[in-house]
Amino acid sequence: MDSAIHPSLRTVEWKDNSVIMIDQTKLPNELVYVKYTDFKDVAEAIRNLIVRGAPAIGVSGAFGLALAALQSKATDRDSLIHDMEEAKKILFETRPTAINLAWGLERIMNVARTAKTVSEIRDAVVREAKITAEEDIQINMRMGKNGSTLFDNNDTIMTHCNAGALATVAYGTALGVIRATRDSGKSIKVIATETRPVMQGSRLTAFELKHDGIDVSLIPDTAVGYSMANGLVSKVIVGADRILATGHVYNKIGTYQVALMAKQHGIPFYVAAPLSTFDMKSTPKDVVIEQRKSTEVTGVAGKKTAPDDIKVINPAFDMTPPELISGIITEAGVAKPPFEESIKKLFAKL
Ligand SMILES: CSC[C@H]1O[C@H](OP(=O)(O)O)[C@H](O)[C@@H]1O
Repeated sequence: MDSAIHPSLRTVEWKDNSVIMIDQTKLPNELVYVKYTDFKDVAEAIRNLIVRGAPAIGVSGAFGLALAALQSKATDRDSLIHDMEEAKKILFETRPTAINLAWGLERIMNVARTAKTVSEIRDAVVREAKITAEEDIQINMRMGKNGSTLFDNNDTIMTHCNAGALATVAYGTALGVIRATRDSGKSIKVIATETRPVMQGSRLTAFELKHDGIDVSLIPDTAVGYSMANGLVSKVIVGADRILATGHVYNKIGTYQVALMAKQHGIPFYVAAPLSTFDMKSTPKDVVIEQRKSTEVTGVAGKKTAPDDIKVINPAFDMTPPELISGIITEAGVAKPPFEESIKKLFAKL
């Protein structure tokens, strides 16, 4: 029996000056809500993947910084701004690759800097953090609609990791496109990779799609090539944690392998992400790939599966180059190669 908590609920929200999250470290039938009143606990929740997924951690960072403003003992504007800058550093260093976290934090700081008094700052940052959450849902719905035009009746769509409702405030990015495609009346199936080592695919994506009544099959990450070589996959869609102006996409580890395999088999490979995931300034050498703890690889569900003291390489993300990508779906439209021009055009629409 899956949890009474389900993906059409909000993954993260503000309630009574607290941040409420679905604890995504649990299995589907164990999902629980957690409540935070201290921004440092929000930071640890982001670091430990209680909340995960680029848009969701962006909104969580915004909520965390709003909490810090309420917690500060400052009695004047400049001291409160200083306390918020210190809190921003703690929240920012939790996960370096997903640019949405930096975006969410800076958006709150910008609002705080324009306010004149302590109480105005506090009111303004809570209001702005709530707006980022509401906007995320609307953006996902628009993105879903834009992306659904790329998928056809009877498609079998592979996805990797979880870019669903649980990776955003609600509805999802890649899974939002899948939901919108299904809701447009097309009959589709999904193949979800389990996504080792943290298993966002089996624990979260399979759970979300099964809950929504979408035909989903779960495969080990090692069966991506087999699935494509045997004609089981017609298209691929994934989310993203950072996209450069050149179309270089940073996403969950293993995405690059899926994209390479798709290219080999002539299968269209799409990325779905809000404009807040784009980093128009950095080049690939600037991007920090988050390295995570070895215990994620040396065991499963608390049971050791590797020898003691074994060396581990555990990057959380990899980079997929633009030449492997068929299109990037956003709320402003779909960017197609050559991406430098088409991505610029998306931003020009704003
Ligand atoms: C729309 S979610 C984007 C992205 O975030 C996930 O990473 P994590 O679960 O480590 O936060 C994954 O890369 C998703 O594709």
